[in-house]
Amino acid sequence: MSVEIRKDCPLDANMGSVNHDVNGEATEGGVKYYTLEEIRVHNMCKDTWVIIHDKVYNITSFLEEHPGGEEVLLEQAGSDATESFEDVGHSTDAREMLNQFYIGELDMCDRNLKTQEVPDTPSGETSSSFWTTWLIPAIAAAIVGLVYRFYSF
Ligand code: HEM
Repeated sequence: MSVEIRKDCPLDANMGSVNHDVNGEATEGGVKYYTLEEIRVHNMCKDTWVIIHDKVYNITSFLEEHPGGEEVLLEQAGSDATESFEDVGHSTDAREMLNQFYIGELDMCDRNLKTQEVPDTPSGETSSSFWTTWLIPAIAAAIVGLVYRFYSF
């Protein structure tokens, strides 16, 4: 079996023995790794996958049983549901339930992509916040000062 290294992902090279099985899915020590692209297509009621804490779950059979309703799950289908899952404050039982639906792990490179997609300071914001925070108030203060001096003489 040949070992394929994703050229866009230097991490694959660091992961050791990442193999690709007959379906082209990456496996390491029996664990399957799915890319965001592969997960995204499982976004319908007959085929629903979600990511929670970098783990991938096939929750198709759970949709109708979910106490919170299937709509909320379908909204997250094919994407990362970690935030909404945590926002609800699910019980330990609910967390243990997840194990039944576990099918694999999110690809290491896509974990990085997710963090890169949410930068602390989006580009462009630094310069615009400089204007609104400092320069505009400074100019306004200078004008008020000049007007005050003009009228006080
Ligand atoms: C995919 C794995 C999920 C499992 C196994 C799961 C399981 C459960 C369970 C067992 C409950 C009953 C309360 C509890 O024990 O905490 C529950 C409630 C609830 N879940 Fe989930 N849940 C999942 C995902 C989600 C997601 C992604 C959302 C939000 C988008 C969500 C929204 C809710 C809501 C709103 C309730 C409260 C229902 C109520 O109190 O009326 N759940 N869930």
